[in-house]
Amino acid sequence: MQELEDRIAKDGTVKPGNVLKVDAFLNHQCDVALFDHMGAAWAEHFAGKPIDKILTIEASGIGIACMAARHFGDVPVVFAKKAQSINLDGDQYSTTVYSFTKQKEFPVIVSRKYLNAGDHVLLIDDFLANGKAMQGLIELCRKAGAVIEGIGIAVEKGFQDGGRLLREQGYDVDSLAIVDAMDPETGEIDFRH
Ligand SMILES: O=P(O)(O)OC[C@H]1O[C@H](OP(=O)(O)OP(=O)(O)O)[C@H](O)[C@@H]1O
Ligand SMILES: O=c1[nH]c(=O)c2nc[nH]c2[nH]1
Repeated sequence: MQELEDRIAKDGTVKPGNVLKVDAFLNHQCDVALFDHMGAAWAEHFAGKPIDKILTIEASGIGIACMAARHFGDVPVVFAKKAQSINLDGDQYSTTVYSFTKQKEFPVIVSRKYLNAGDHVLLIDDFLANGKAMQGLIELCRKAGAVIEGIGIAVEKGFQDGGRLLREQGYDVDSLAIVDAMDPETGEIDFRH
């Protein structure tokens, strides 16, 4: 998606440790017009799929998933939580994932009320790096018996393994920008086309 690539090139910065900082528009300050255009791009890619729910993971996936839902007939958006809470009553599906930016293991929890057998789910997230967050959501869907119709990602770091592993597992992964290489010294960012 040219608009997203242009924005990354303009406002993104490359940090040591394979970190692309895009918090000016994607995962701290949020450009909702851009989110809206991203939702439209996923709707075009996944047109014809019987998607009736969007599943994401807190925190950064939530805003993107909510804007995307407007392009999928206002389907419900469910986000997996990364901490237990007294608000999480009743039965839950849970697993654990290692957080790339927080560098520690988190529980990933969704209430059984909001993820059901026979749901046709689109998974959405802001970043795909090693794929841990997505593998966690896939595990929750497997436990619930939900059908995964596809995976929509804003920024995939193609030099990390997550995207390759998901595609090898047969998932339709639509990443709107794929970074093939980035250099913290020069700030240069190369996109896959
Ligand atoms: O493919 P992966 O290696 O799993 O990396 C991608 C995940 O990392 C980030 O989550 P993180 O927990 O770092 O931050 P967040 O709470 O801001 O979403 C991002 O939002 C993705 O969920
Ligand atoms: O802001 C972010 N930059 C990244 O490079 C990244 N990788 C996973 N999650 C990420 N979030």
